[in-house]
Amino acid sequence: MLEQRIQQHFFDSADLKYQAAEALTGPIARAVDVLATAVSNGHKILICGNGGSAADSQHLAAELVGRFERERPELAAIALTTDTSTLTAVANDYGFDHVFAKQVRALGLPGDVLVAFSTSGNSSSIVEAVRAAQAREMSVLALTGRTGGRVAGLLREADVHIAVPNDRTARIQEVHLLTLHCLCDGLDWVLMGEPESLA
Ligand SMILES: O=C(CO)[C@@H](O)[C@H](O)[C@H](O)[C@H](O)COP(=O)(O)O
Ligand SMILES: [Zn+2]
Repeated sequence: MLEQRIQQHFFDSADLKYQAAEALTGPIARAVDVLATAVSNGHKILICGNGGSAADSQHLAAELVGRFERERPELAAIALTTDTSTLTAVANDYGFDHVFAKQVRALGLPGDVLVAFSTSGNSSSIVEAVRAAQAREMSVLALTGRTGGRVAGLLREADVHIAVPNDRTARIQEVHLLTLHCLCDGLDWVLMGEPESLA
């Protein structure tokens, strides 16, 4: 029955969020620390992902450049998913695997952060972006699912892996959305302190 399927989505999503709270609190707190250190030292945040994760990349950039829930100074964040001229030129001339990596090499500087969303961890465009960021001496925050796939194998000590413990792309993306809001809230808290209404 359709109604049952719909309810099951809500229950499965809610169950996973409870499980993920346990597994992801530590890595998300580390990711906030990496982001706060970078922006406090004048560095910027580059963000990439494919499909639904491209939307997540833009969502995060919007809340860092604009605002999340509180007023604060603008933070330097760029989604690498939005410039169709660059994306089509690079995909056409070099292949889709390079669409983010070339932008990372063009814009990334040591101390900047790459936030990479990939539910499988196996998308070549994301793997190449992570390699490019590491070659630029940037930190990498990888938001994946499952085991983290090929991306997990590339991460170093200073990088952060937020791996949602589930196999289903949609469920993983739902936790990625919650995670990006935790990152925004955590950054606001670290940079600005307790909100007045809660102080
Ligand atoms: O949003 C969805 C599925 O919910 C799709 O658009 C999905 O993002 C695309 O299939 C992506 O290409 C998947 O890539 P990845 O997460 O494995 O890196
Ligand atoms: Zn989707």
